Amino acid sequence: MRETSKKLSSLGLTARSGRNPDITGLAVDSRDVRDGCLFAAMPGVITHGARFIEAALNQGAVAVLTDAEGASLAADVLASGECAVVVSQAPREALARTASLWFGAQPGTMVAVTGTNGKTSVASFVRQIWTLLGHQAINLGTTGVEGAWTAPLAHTTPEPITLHRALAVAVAHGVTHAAMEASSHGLDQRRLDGVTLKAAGFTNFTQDHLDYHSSFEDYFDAKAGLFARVLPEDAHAVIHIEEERGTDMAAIATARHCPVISVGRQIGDLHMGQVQVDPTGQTVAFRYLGETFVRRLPLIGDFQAENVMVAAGLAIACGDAPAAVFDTFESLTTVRGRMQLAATRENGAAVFVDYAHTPDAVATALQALRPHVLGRLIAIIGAGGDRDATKRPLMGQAATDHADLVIVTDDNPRSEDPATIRAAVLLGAPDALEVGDRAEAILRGVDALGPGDALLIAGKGHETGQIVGDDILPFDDAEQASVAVSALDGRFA
Ligand SMILES: CC(=O)N[C@H]1[C@@H](OP(=O)(O)OP(=O)(O)OC[C@H]2O[C@@H](n3ccc(=O)[nH]c3=O)[C@H](O)[C@@H]2O)O[C@H](CO)[C@@H](O)[C@@H]1O[C@H](C)C(=O)N[C@@H](C)C(=O)N[C@H](CCC(=O)O)C(=O)O
Ligand SMILES: Nc1ncnc2c1ncn2[C@@H]1O[C@H](COP(=O)(O)OP(=O)(O)OP(=O)(O)O)[C@@H](O)[C@H]1O
Ligand SMILES: N[C@H](CCC[C@H](N)C(=O)O)C(=O)O
Ligand SMILES: [Mg+2]
Repeated sequence: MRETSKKLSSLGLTARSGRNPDITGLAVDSRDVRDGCLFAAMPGVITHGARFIEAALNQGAVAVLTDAEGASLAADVLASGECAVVVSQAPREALARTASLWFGAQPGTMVAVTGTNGKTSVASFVRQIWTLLGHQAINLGTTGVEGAWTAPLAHTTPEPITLHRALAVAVAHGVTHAAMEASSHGLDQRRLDGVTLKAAGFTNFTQDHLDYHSSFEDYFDAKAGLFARVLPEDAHAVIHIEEERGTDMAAIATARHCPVISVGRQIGDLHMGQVQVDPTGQTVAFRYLGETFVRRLPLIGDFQAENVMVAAGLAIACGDAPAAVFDTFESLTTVRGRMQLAATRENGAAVFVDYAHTPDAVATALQALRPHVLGRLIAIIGAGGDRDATKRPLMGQAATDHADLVIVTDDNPRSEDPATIRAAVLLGAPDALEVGDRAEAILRGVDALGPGDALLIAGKGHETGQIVGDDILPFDDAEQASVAVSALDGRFA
């Protein structure tokens, strides 16, 4: 996409010197600054971006957006007055709005979904529903940009410059509808404050990310920002009302005059009646405002049906006819790495790959599989390094509570000692088998499968690499599952 030049003032920014230079690009990292750029020097978790203002100026920055702390930190460097300095009390919001104005285009129909678990699933289901209804649609999040236009993304909710560049390119490719994930980091850092939403969704609220957020309340407040701040007044909120904090979230939306479509298992504008489970899916009597729609979902797990309801609520909130939305259900496909049937042994035992990486997700995924399993349910779990350490024993406990055999292995150790992470998981799963090497753990898990058994490989879902230190080693759970099944069932000549 060609980035032309724009006056600083046309990006909604006023320099304290009154300077109004032509801006030829935006950068949030000094290393990305080019001649004529505006450098956004943001207060970070590790350091303050203002420490890199000198480097940015040396690389040709003509304007700096920062906060009072940043301006004071870089006072000496900025003293010459040659650079336009914008000091904002809310620099991250300012960056989000500036990025939105700079790139200038976003799909006319956009929704965002937040919640501890289920964001990728809901965003994908919304995109699938829209596509089946004939819209040019994408979803953006953990699995990148998918749908009518595709691109990789490094974050679940990208920082505003990356986000708005992606949205503008999508529009240039004819995309009219976009469903995005709003992570708690993304909301806290105001990454999506420049997006104009038609509706927003909430799936659930359980433990994760307590390494970043100082408390559960702080984590909730970050998520609530979607309804308290980002969602425009009068735009729809689709809320899983039966989940923890669902009613609080609905009250926040209602206080801002956002109409609420409530979703639930047993109550809500959209909820589930009778459910009939089959080996590869479920037939559900969905109830929407007094009408019943009996539809088969080719998806395993109550939680997937709940995610589909949130997705349907979002599509309805954006104007599609409810009956047409329900008619798409039978064509929905599972999201890669979410309850994905990765391999089947000759004796019929199934191997599923799932992205459960929180205590609630591990419990939910195992409980969802249970009705489909006649024999034993085996779980392979691990926890990521440099992430919430308090969730590790709770993940072990959840696996112990809901599986018959647990194997504890490595996830993405990142900078941490993998044995220390496993030890923390094992605190909650003292009877588990410990197998550090993930490929060997999968082989052992597959080997243990008898007729009627099932194996859940949790934690890495769609990921295709294992992050060890600064390296990303190729690793794909679904592929390893197939390799293990082939090796054990003698399909290798
Ligand atoms: C904790 C966190 O979210 N950090 C993100 C945040 O970094 P930060 O602002 O705290 O960075 P910092 O290191 O303190 O540096 C401060 C500033 O100096 C700048 N800088 C730094 C070095 C340099 O040479 N020049 C320079 O300009 C940085 O760009 C930054 O703006 O802003 C950066 C730029 O936008 C992000 O890359 C970075 O993501 C880090 C890498 C990360 O791992 N984030 C994860 C935890 C994350 O965001 N995950 C969520 C949730 C996933 C989920 O749903 O579970 C996601 O949405 O992906
Ligand atoms: N509605 C739900 N309730 C509980 N657990 C869920 C729900 N939806 C998904 N999960 C579990 O969470 C895992 C991750 O799902 P998904 O990727 O959709 O969540 P996410 O919120 O996007 O996660 P992330 O925080 O990594 O972006 C799934 O593999 C499943 O185990
Ligand atoms: N978006 C989540 C994904 C976690 C996936 C798990 N495999 C891990 O590495 O912890 C995070 O960054 O916390
Ligand atoms: Mg996600």
